Amino acid sequence: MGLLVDGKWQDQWYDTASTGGRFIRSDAQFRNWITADGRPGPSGTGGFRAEPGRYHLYVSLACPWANRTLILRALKGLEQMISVSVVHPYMGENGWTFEPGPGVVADPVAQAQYLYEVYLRAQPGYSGRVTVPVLWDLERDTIVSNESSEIIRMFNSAFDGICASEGDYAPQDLLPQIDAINAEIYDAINNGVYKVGFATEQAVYEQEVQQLFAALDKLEATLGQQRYLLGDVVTEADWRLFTTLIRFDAVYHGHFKCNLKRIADYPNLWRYTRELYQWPGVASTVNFDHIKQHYYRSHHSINPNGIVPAGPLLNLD
Ligand SMILES: N[C@@H](CCC(=O)N[C@@H](CS)C(=O)NCC(=O)O)C(=O)O
Repeated sequence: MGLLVDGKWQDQWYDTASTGGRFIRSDAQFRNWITADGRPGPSGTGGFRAEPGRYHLYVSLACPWANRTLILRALKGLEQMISVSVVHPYMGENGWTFEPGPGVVADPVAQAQYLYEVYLRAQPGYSGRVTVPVLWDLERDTIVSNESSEIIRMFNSAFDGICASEGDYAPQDLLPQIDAINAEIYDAINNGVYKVGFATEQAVYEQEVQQLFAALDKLEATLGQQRYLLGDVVTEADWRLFTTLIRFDAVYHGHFKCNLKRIADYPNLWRYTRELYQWPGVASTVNFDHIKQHYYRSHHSINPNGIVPAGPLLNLD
């Protein structure tokens, strides 16, 4: 894995030595918004109008952040309007690649070999991490956004006037509650599993793992009272939580040492995970082969021999 510095690729693992063994995620840099009429969104510049066939999404099927975007694309019926490329699950010295393999879908824009070429096409002197998901504008030949939380907000409503499916997963009246629970779950759970897994000091690991399981215990209690995070209706907050929960027992429990419990040991969280998995269109966005191949093979400092475990045997039906 690595990053771009002034447009040049450098192979480099996360620098946790400078942060006391702590993993700190850097902010996404492309923050424009697709809107119904092309007006600017909450950040970035305007000119990205919702149109069928104009946008292309780069994802990894291993990645929980990219998974959110595939789920909203499916729920909103945007599959025909927004095309998708899928990177190879192994992220090595060149970062994400389009090396052919089962489930990999090549880059139609520039026939790139590496995802970093896509970033350089948009911004030749780019410095920063090369992450998925990436939302690409085929018309202006540039990146709209590489921030999943904002891409799912766009998918939720920007295409409504041009035949997206019904459903509002971030309704105005619930937004303050959605944003508040998202912030909590992002820090303790979505990003929490990474803070546990990438910690390089024992004390940091222990602090992060306690914070993660305290948050899971709290959600277990909430889901004993109600079906979804905010009550009776499924919202964006549920889909954001789901992509971490569905990976938990397969990779975070073993590979990231998030192992005080499995999600299958929490009756309410497990019921909830299985229910969301069974929503029409959702299961096909989850690829356990890519998930396990990516985590166990790509993080050499955590699993040097790259052995991918056979289990666990999950019953999600
Ligand atoms: N804030 C970004 C984070 C995306 C992200 O970190 N993706 C990971 C894959 S799970 C990635 O591409 N990592 C490559 C790297 O950090 O070099 C988002 O939510 O879209």
